[in-house]
Formats: sequence, structure tokens, C-alpha cells
Amino acid sequence: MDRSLARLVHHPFAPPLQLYQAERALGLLPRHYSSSSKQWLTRQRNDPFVKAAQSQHYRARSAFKLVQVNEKHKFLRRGAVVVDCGAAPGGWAQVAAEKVIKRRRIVEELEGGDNGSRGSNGNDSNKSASRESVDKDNSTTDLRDGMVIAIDLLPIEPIPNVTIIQADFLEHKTQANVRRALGNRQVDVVCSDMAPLFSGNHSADHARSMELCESALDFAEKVLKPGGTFLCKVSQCHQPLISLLPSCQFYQFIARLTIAISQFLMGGTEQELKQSLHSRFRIVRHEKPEASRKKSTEGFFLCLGFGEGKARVA
Ligand SMILES: C[S@@+](CC[C@H](N)C(=O)[O-])C[C@H]1O[C@@H](n2cnc3c(N)ncnc32)[C@H](O)[C@@H]1O
Repeated sequence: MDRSLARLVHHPFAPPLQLYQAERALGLLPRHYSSSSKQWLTRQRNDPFVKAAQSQHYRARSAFKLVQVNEKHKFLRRGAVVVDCGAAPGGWAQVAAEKVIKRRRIVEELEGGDNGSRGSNGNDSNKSASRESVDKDNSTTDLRDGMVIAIDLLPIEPIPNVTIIQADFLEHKTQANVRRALGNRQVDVVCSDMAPLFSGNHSADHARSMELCESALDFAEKVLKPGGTFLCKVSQCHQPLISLLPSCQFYQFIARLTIAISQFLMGGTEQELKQSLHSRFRIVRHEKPEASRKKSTEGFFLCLGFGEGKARVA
């Protein structure tokens, strides 16, 4: 048995397509797949962003969503402090670290054999150790250099110069740990790609997604510096309707009009979220980067200029 393939199969962070190829080479896969598995595999094999992620050593194709939104709005700058909520397996955190941390430092640390990442799994036994390293680092860190803190329920393999916290972001003590890790630094960018495990019930999934979004916004309000940026994933409960209808412009127009009217009449959590974003930020944009699959219900709110919003949306 090929040892490197066997190692890949047991690796907790193996990229899905490589995992599939290794399992197939080792004869570990069933002969017949369900049609949805076949569809998933075909999509992965043909997806240009999966290939690009492999060649550019990103852990997930989702990295390109942040790359594309940032290319358009340029909010990840050298020296910025970034908090990445829902970061596993780490695609966005890799992109953020590349952009905000001085390359020289990453190279030096890699050459020195130290990958520079620090981890905390949120367990009590590890808390004091991780806190010590955070405090120690804050006293010696170059305050002009960038900083990235990545939080997720799932473990994240170390990323150079990224502080990793494995915990539930909805918990108060997790957010307190993040603020402790920040030391005295204010945050330039809070981003959230957090997504619940989808149940298939669109309204329930939408509600859970909104809860994650609101929690990220509450946190952003406490830590963002004036002029800061907030980027947040939202799953749109009406998106399935749009993707089910024929792509003909007329049907799409009718679907969007119906959705707009129903949202106007009923209000809705997304509308409320949008209003509170407008009241806090100068610019609020809804983004659907090319790397986000057309049929996916996700979209992103990009908010620029924290503290410069209108008190009330016109
Ligand atoms: C789409 S993935 C993020 C992908 C990531 N941006 C990347 O590029 O690698 C969504 C993540 O949100 C995380 N998540 C969901 N609820 C969470 C919570 N309450 N606290 C922390 N992470 C959460 C999930 O564990 C999952 O890893």
C-alpha cells in the first residue's frame, strides 16, 4: 500500500478531491455512488476554483470568494488586524494573512522551521497556556504589523502567523477570548463565513444563518475601529426559488419582483439586518463573487466605513 496515499486518507484536513482520488487508488470506495455523490464529484473535478485552490495551495476553494471581494473593494491592507469567524479549514485566513502580514516575517518564520501559528482549543487545560503565549506575543509584537485571528468550532491546521481559536463563536467566553488575544489592538476587518449545518429546511437554515450573522455584527461593533470593515455571509431563504426557475430573464425578473414585494410587505430578518448595517456603516453592498456557486443560497454583505452610517435608513 502506498504510504503517502494512506497518510492522505487518514489526514483530518485532506482536500475532498485529493481524498477521493486517494481512496479510489486504494480501492476504498464503493463501486456504485448515489447520483448526488456523482454530481458532487463531477462538479469538484470540473470546478476551476477547486483546481486553482490546489495549485495555489489554498485549503478551500472558498478562499477565492474573499480574494474576489477584496480585489473589488481592497479592504485587506498590510498591517491590518483581521478577525475571521467560521474559519475552518482556513482558506480565508490564508488569504487574510497573505495580505495583511509582512511577507518577510512569514518567510523568516518558515525558514526558521517555526510555522508561527498559535493554537487554542478552548479547553480549560489549554487556556492558560494559550493566554500566556498571547500575552507574551502582544508585548513583543510589532504593532504596525498585521494580525489574523481565526475562530471555528472545528479544528484548523496551523497557518503561519494566524492565531487559531477552536470554540463556538456564539458563546460569550469565546468572544472574550478573542478580545484577550487582540490585546489593545482595534480591529480593521471582521469577516464571517460562518454557516450552520444545513438541515434542508430553508426557513430554519436561514434563521440560524442570520443568528450567526447578527452575532458577528454585535462583536464587530465592540471591536472595529472607526472606518473598519465588516464582511458577512448570509444565506438567502428565497434564493432556491430563483435557482429553480428557468434562467430566462423574464422568469428571473418575476421571481425577484415577487421576493422584493413580499420582503417589503413582511419586513423580515434580512431587511432588519440590512437596516442595522446601513445605520452603522457608510457603504453596504450585497456581493455574490464569481467563486460563489450560482445555485448556492449564499451571498455576502460587505460593509465599509464603520461609524459613518445613517442613523436611519431612508
Ligand atoms: C463555509 S465554512 C468556512 C470556510 C472558510 N471561510 C474557509 O475559507 O476555509 C463555515 C464554517 O463555519 C463554522 N461555524 C458554524 N457555526 C459556528 C459557530 N457557532 N462558531 C464557530 N464556527 C462556526 C463551521 O464549523 C464551518 O467550518
